[in-house]
Amino acid sequence: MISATRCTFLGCSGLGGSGNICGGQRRGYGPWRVTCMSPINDRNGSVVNVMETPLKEIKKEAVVEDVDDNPISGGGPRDVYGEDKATEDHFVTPWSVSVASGYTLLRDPHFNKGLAFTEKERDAHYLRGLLPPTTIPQETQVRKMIQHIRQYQVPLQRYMAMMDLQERNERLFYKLLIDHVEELLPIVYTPTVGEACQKYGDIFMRPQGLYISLKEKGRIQEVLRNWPEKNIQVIVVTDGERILGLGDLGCQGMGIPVGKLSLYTALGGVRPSACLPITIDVGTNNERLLNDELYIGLKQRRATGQEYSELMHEFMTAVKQTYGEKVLIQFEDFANHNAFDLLEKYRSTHLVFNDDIQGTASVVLAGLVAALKLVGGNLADHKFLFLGAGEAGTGIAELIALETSKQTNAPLDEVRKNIWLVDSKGLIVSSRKESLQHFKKPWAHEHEPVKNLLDAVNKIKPTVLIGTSGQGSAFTKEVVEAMASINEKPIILSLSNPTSQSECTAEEAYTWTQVIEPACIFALKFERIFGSTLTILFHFSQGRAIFASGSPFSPVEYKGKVFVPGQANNAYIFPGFGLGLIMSGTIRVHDDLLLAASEALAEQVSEENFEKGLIFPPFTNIRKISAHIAAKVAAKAYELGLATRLPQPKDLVKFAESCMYTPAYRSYR
Ligand SMILES: O=C([O-])CC(=O)C(=O)O
Ligand SMILES: [Mg+2]
Repeated sequence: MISATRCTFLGCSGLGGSGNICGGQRRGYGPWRVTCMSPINDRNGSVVNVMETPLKEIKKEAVVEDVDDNPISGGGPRDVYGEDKATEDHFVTPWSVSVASGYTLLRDPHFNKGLAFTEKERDAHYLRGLLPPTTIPQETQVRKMIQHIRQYQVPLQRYMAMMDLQERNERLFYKLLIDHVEELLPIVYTPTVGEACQKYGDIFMRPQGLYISLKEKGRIQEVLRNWPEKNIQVIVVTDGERILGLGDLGCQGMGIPVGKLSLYTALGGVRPSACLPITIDVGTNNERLLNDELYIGLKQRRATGQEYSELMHEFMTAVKQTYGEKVLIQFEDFANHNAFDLLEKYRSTHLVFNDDIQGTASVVLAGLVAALKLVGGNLADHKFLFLGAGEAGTGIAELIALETSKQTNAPLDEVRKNIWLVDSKGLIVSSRKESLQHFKKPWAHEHEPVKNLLDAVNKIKPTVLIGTSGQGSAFTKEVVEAMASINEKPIILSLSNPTSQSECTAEEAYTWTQVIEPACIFALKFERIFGSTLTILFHFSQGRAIFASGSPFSPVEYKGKVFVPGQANNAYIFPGFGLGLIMSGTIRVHDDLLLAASEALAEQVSEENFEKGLIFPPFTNIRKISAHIAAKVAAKAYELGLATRLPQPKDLVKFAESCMYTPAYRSYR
C-alpha cells in the first residue's frame, strides 16, 4: 500500500492519505501518499516492510510511562509514533510526503484511473508504455464495468468482481456503485455479502480491513498503526458471532464491516480513506469452520468472560488513543450477550453506535411513521408484536416506546404496554421475568403464558407484526392470515437477513392478505371495538399488507396489480447518521439523534412512493436522503450541546452535501 518515492518533501508528518490534502476537482493535484523514509524497495519500486524495525524500537524505548497505564501509547493521540516523547537516543520514524508514480501509481487503488489517465498525466507520472495507448473517460469505464458485472449470473461472482474492482480502482468502484445503486447494493451488501462471509475462506484473495485476534492481545495499538491511513473517522467492527441471521462466522465476518463501510462512502459520502473495517477474532464456535482447512481465523472456540472483555477494552482504548475522541465506532453483528453490554459500557466514554440495535430501530421507526399515513392513527393507537427479542427486536421496541412517550407525554413504562415480544419460549410475560435476560425484562407484561406466535397474534391482536427472529419462514400462512383477519391493512415487517432468513417473502405477505369487502371491514371494526366474535366472509382479490423486509424483494405482480415492497434495512440510516456525527464533530450518540434520523428518513417518502404502497423512499436518491439525515442529526447534536465543530454551519443540508466524497477522477498535475 505504501508507495515508492520519486520526489519527496521531508519534514511533513501525519497528513491523512488520499483525502482533501490539496486541490479540488478543477485544480490538478498530485497523487500524494504519506509514507516513511526508510524504504527497502522491491524490484517494482514498492516500499517493503518500512515500519518494522523503527516502530518496535519506539514502543520499547520511547514510551516509558503513560497517563493511563497503557504501555504501548506515545505522547497522546496525535503523537502517533511517539516522536514528541522520544529523546535523542530514541528511534523515531522519518515521515515524509511522497508522490505515487509509474507502476506503483497504477497499482494504488486510491489513485489508479486505468485507461482514464490523460496524455499529460501519463507523461508527468511516468506511465508511458505502462498502459495501452487509448484514453477513455470514467463514464465509459462505468458502462464497460456494469456490462462486465452483468455477465456473471451468480451473485457471488458479481460480488467477487466488485471486490476486485475496489482493490484495483477505488474511484471507479464507487462511481459504479453510486450510479447503479439499486442494482449493486444487493451484491456488495445484503444478501450477497452474507454468502460471501460464509465462503470467505474459499474466495479469499487479498486481505481487506484490519484483523485483531487474541494473538495481538497487549499489542492492539501497534496493529492499528500498521493500517496505512492515519486520519480515520469511522470504524465498523464485528466479532463475527452473529453475522446477519447466519450465526457465528468467526473471522469470516470481515465481509460485513467491509460492506458497511463501502456504503458509508457510496451512500453517505464519507471518504474511503477515513473508513476502517475491523474484525476482532476471539475464535469461533462454528464446527464447520473449525474443521475447514481454508478457514482464515483462529481455530479455537470463542473466548468469553474476562478474556473477551479485556481484549475489547484494550481495543476500545487503543482506538481512542490512536484516532482521538471523535472517531465513530460502529458495532456490527455482535451476539446479543455482548452487543448490549458493549453499548452500555462504552456509550458514555466513546462515540459508539450499535447498528443492529440502534440503526435498525431508527429505520423501522421511520417506516412505521410513514406507514401511519397509509393506515391512519398515531403510534399510540397501534399495537406491536415482535417475533424475536434480541438486538433488533428490543432496540426497535424501545425506540417506538421512546417516540410514543414523547408524542403523548405518557411515561415510558406505560407506552411499553402496547408492545409485545415473542421469543423462542413464547410470549414474553411477567411470569417469565426472573429467567429473562436483562434486555427482555422491560417487555414482560401481565398476560397468561402463550406458547407460539399464532396464538400470540390471536390473543394480542396486533396491528403491526415485526420479524427480527433470524428464522426464515416463521411467518406462516396461518400467522399472516390471522393478521389479515384482524386488520384492514396489516403492517408486516419481515426484517431478518439475508433473504433466506426472512420471516416471509413479499409474495407471501401480499397473497396471504386479501382485499375484503367494505361490509367485512365494518365487521372487523365492530369486532375490535366490541370484542364480540363475528364470522367474516372474505372476498379474495388483492393483497393489502403493508410490507417491508430487511433484504430486498422484487416487486410482486398479483391479480394485475404490482406491489413494490420496501427495504427496511439500516443501510438507509447509518451512512447519513455517521456523516451527521462526523461533520458536526459530535462526541457522543444520544437517543434523540436516532429519533432525528428517523424523522428525516420518514420525511423523504413522497406521495408517489405512498401511492405504490412504499413506506421507504427508493435507494436511487440515497445520497440526497443521507444529506438530509446528516443535517437533522447534526442539528439535534448542536441543540444538545454534543457537537464540537463550531460555529454551527447555517445551512446544514448544504454543508452535508459539501462534505460528501464524490468518486469522479481528480486531475493530477
Ligand atoms: O446488514 C444488514 O443487511 C442489516 C443488518 O445490520 C443485519 O442484518 O445485521
Ligand atoms: Mg448488522
